[in-house]
Amino acid sequence: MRALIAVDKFKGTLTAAQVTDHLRPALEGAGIRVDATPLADGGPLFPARSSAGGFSLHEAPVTGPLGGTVTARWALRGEQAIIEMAEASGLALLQRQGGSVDPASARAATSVGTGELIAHAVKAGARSIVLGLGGSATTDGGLGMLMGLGAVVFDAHGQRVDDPRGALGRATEVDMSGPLQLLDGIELTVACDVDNPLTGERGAAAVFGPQKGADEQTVEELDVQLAEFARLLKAQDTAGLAGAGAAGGMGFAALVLGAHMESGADLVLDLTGFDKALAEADVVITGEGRFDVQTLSGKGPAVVIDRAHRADLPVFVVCGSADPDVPREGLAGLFQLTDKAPVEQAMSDPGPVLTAVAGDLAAAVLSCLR
Ligand SMILES: Nc1ncnc2c1ncn2[C@@H]1O[C@H](COP(=O)(O)OP(=O)(O)O)[C@@H](O)[C@H]1O
Ligand SMILES: O=C(O)[C@@H](CO)OP(=O)(O)O
Repeated sequence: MRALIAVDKFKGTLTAAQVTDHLRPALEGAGIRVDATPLADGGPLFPARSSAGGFSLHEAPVTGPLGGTVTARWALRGEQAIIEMAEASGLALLQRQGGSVDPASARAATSVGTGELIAHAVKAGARSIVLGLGGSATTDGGLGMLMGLGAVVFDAHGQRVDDPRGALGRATEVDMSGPLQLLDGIELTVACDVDNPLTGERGAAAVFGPQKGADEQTVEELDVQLAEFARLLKAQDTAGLAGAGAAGGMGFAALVLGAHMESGADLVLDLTGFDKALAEADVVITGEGRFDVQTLSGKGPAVVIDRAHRADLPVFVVCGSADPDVPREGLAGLFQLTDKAPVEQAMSDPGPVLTAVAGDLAAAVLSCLR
């Protein structure tokens, strides 16, 4: 009897690996063999998790979101590279560097390091590049990334803009020949799980700007700059596409470079050989911190549930808490920490609560497979 665990983190309380580690003993104690596979949606740590699929991890020095040098990890398997924009231009990275998250940093933060990282992978021999978006510090429309790939930017006075910080507000002309030449013949795939357009009410600045420090006025300014940038590149149609607003508009810049967009969750499962592990499993366990409507809109656990169903396998969900309105048909069972303990306790000391849930889960798995 084999169970395949593919859980996401319980944000703020347990990493995916910790959730797996708490579930494993009870299942193994009940005589169930446990396999575990990483689950991510293109967000932070995407390359590290993808090392499960035979990738080797590499590091490169690149420019951080507010300048300086940061060490970014990336992964390579043959000629395929995995790059995580948050490794070079992430919000967590900015905070780790001691940067404050405020309107000034929301305007200045640049994705140039991500472009440098892509250029680095190309020089190392990558011919196919998967770029994971999300967790970014930036709202620069991916202009920094383009500069990191060799784009040349000019301001209204015809002066060259060399500093990528805040370049979006100064750019009136962008020479794209550098990036287009560098990426000629290279397949670029964007792993992305948000479907926001570049601008407007659901755009990069309005929806994700505040978490990067933007106040109301900064959101408005950035939104205008992003719209202007799309006009500059004669790519207004591209700006309206789903995912163009991911990672501060890096989705847009990637699309302009000819990238195709895929679901991050699907991509990670493919890269890590999920279907092979599924073929050997009798039951699947997935979950995340909050099982809600967002989960079902293409996030990692939803993709796992879908694939398990297609393979005709029972699937259990383990979560911190679940939205009672989310449909549960088709699930073999749903276990929430808040069924075992008050939410405060489940959040402040989740380990023992999850261990108790694991006991119930193991019993349910056994009876489901009998
Ligand atoms: N140990 C826990 N017990 C109960 N609820 C939790 C626990 N850990 C996380 N959560 C809930 O999950 C939420 C985070 O949702 P999650 O699905 O992990 O991330 P996201 O949806 O942002 O990817 C938290 O705000 C909290 O409501
Ligand atoms: O980086 C961002 O702007 C957003 C959307 O892509 O990421 P997250 O969903 O991780 O906040």
